[in-house]
Amino acid sequence: MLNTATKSEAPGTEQELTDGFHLVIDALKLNGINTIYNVPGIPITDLGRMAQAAGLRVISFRHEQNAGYAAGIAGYLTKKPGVCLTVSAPGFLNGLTALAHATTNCYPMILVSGSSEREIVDLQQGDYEEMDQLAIAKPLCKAAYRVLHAQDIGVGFARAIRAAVSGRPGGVYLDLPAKLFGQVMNAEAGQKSLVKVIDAAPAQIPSPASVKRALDVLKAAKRPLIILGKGAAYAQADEEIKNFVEKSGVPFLPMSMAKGLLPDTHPQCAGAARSTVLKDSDVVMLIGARLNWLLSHGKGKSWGESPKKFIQVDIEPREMDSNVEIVAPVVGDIGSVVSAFNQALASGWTAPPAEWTKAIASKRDENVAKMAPKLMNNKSPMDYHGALGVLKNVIKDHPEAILVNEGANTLDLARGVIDMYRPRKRLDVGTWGVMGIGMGQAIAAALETGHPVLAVEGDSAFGFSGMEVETICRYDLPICVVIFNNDGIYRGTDVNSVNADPATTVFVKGARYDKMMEAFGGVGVNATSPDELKRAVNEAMASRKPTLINAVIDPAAGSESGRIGNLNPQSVLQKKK
Ligand SMILES: CC(C)(COP(=O)(O)OP(=O)(O)OC[C@H]1O[C@@H](n2cnc3c(N)ncnc32)[C@H](O)[C@@H]1OP(=O)(O)O)[C@@H](O)C(=O)NCCC(=O)NCCSC(=O)C(=O)O
Repeated sequence: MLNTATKSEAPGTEQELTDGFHLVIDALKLNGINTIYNVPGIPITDLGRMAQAAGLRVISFRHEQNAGYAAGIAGYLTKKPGVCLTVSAPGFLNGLTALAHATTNCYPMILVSGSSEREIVDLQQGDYEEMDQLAIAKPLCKAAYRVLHAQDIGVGFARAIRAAVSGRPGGVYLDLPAKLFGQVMNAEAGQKSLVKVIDAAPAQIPSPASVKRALDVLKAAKRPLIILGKGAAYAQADEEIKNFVEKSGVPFLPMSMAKGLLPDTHPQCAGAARSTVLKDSDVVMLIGARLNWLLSHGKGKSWGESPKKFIQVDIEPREMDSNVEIVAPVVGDIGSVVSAFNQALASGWTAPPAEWTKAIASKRDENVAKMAPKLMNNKSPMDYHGALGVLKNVIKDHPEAILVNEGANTLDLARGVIDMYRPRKRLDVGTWGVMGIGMGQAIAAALETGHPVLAVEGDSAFGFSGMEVETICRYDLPICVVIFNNDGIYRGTDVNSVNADPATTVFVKGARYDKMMEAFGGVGVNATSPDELKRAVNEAMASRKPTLINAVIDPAAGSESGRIGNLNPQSVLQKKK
């Protein structure tokens, strides 16, 4: 049906008309994009209203950064670009961190921002929210486009969609000057100008020679290891990956957001023997994982003395050799590559030596056994392990739930403690270690999947997106936020010995974050012991009501942001002293 904006008035020449607003909406709908993550304001307020009236889901946030993080993670979960809509200059800038985050993390996302008039901006005549947004966005995303004419809206969105999802996915910026929305054109011509993007992310089949080379190297290994990254989770090739890992018998190490691709409790999972497998492996196959800081760039102490051979599976050819030599690069989309691996394995494969798999199992069992008693402590105020022991069981009982996780200690410890059982259920700070993703990601996860969300947040991390609890309540989302409140960043015990100002890393002592949720009609709980925490989280999971639990953690618990790859910030500081 034509999305008719108005009819022309000239007698005898009556024709159906459309305009920029309607063409933007039609372009999105035509391409199956049904949700917009938005903060209203000039010049896009009416676009949001009209999109909602036209049947799109328009979710209004309190800050563009959170809307952007929501759009990015929606892209990750659905393989369709998540759309974030913002006002010009300040709103656009607020959305940019999320756009850059999406690009770094390879999430398909489109930041659509209204902008000021080109004629005035280019002459720098001081327009309302004047800014050359396209130029600013360009270095922070995969592609950036501006649409000046209504008849180009279709092509503009087609280019943005294709750029966001094809090859290595990422963020795209689309600049829509205010004047565009009011441009009127013939409705039929308008519809004809729209573009339905066919096969937006074409399969990229690996060359048979690269597949053979990779499997030959893996087969010859004495101590092989597969590392699964969030690229593997994004691929939604879950069965193929599971079959490959199981048929090959090779131990696997999941990166943080790849946890659950195969259950963390799987007998081949080496997550709890991380140091051992990095150090002692002789061949490492990376599937959708990059050798960046999270893997200490593939060299140095964490990787031990024994020489390594790396096999890498990635859709982006330039990823190969970016940090160390890749002896067997396999370029292709992960589904196609792993399916080719499986076909090759069908003609015969020998499992890795039992000596290797047994050594890993024994290290894993040792680490798990060491941790177990810590998770059962019932101290009040809680320590991290006591509280996380409770949440570990919640996810075990609700494997369909999505875990959102950010913080310093809260992130580092939850990653190890909470086992994941299904793919794409753990959403965290990703490759940049960025704080503030919490509420945006939780909201998008609840909306896009319909599953309950457990957001485990450090008190500092939560502060970056805390106002969105109002959004959670407004849309009545099944989100339970647990704030690990130890009164500060890392710890709540630092003291400033120079003057009366608080130390730089501490917050108000005994803060009650649960009251924030109550202010907007949600359920707020103050939990001072693991038992209280358990009761409150279980109630939230059962009721699906917006809930915020202020989990009171001992202010002395926690340490300075632990190991970041090879870098320990604390030891750097100590060396400087
Ligand atoms: C790069 C890393 C993956 C490396 O972490 P590591 O500590 O080396 O590894 P892991 O966390 O995976 O595991 C730690 C240890 O726990 C073991 N382990 C893992 N799982 C388990 C279970 N289930 N049971 C028992 N033991 C376990 C694992 O084998 C390791 O022990 P061993 O095998 O014995 O070694 C991580 O540092 C990371 O993701 N960092 C990102 C942090 C981040 O983004 N922070 C945001 C900064 S916050 C901020 O802004 C700021 O602080 O500033």
